[in-house]
Amino acid sequence: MVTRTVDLRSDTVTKPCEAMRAAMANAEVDDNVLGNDPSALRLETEMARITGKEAALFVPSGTMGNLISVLVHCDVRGSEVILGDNSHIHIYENGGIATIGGVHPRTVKNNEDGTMDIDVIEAKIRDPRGQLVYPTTRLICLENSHANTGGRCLSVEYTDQVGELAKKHGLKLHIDGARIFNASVALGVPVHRLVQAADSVSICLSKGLGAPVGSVIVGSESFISKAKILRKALGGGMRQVGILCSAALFAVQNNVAKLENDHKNAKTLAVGLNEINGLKVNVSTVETNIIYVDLEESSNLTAEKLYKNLQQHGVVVMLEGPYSIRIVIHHQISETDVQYTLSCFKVIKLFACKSCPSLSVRTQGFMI
Ligand SMILES: Cc1ncc(COP(=O)(O)O)c(C=O)c1O
Ligand SMILES: C[C@@H](O)[C@H](N)C(=O)O
Repeated sequence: MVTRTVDLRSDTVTKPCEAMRAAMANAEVDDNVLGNDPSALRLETEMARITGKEAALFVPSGTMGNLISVLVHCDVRGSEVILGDNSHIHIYENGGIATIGGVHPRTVKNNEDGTMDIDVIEAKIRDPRGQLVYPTTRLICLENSHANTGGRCLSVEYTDQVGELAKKHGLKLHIDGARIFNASVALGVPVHRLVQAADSVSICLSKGLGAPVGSVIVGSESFISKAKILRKALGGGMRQVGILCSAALFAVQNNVAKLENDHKNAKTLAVGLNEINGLKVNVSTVETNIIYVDLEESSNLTAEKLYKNLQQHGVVVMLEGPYSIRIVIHHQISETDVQYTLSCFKVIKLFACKSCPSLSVRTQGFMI
């Protein structure tokens, strides 16, 4: 019988706490399309202050935040954006910048630390003399922290260097800052300093910060006024949105302080998992709240088999590949949950070692 549920699929699974629900229930609201919802205004003012940007705009999702940002910067047909080949915008947003925005993506390999080599970025910037045949580079996108490389943090020095490169070539810089607060806490650098070089940032409040819905994009007054029009065009204009913005403001004011503990729990779990024979975790790269676990040949386990066994114990993870899973820690995962999760892995590993030859045979890396 499952004694507890530990949801490690993502930090997007965070649910509003009672105090956040109370803030939602008592939110001051108005029509945010015809005018300004007062709670939305309060959130946007606070987010502009925190990030050191002129203005901010609440949007329904991080995907829409990135899409709007790219489309505002790349508002001329034939525009091209340079972004990571392992970035969220390139992999998990349905190719929206191209399919909806007509913007051409030009990828640069993401390094294991989430960065892209600056000389390679520069080499990928189109030569204006070739504009008869080339798209025109208008934007560079970074992602901080970088989800697919395991929540790795881009340093402020690196970000500033990319910003200088963008300026040198007359380009804009957007940061997918879905987890910028995680990076800020892990690096000990204030958000406003971490994003100083960026012309726009999209920040998720619905992840580790625990709001039920929403992101905020920040930038110049001019950028945000164009973004507001695009948000409406994309169907993101919302009416009494203060109910959501009050939750988001509560999250920003109360949950940033919890991120450090998330990172500590992630590190504890990563160390413990790496000590289990047959499991491999690159502990030194666990900088924030994301852990990738690889199953070694000796584990006699496939990711799917492990996933199902964990699920039977009430532990839910994300499948990443035939022999890898992803775990994301958030403020609703306690230290006891971490220890319970570790004990479940150990029990499953034990049975896997004692079991008859594994049901899954590794052939050409595919699970059969
Ligand atoms: C790095 C990153 N950027 C953007 C997003 C998109 O956010 P949303 O799910 O709110 O569209 C996510 C995940 O959800 C993410 O992990
Ligand atoms: C899967 C991805 O879209 C989501 N942002 C997550 O990290 O869970």
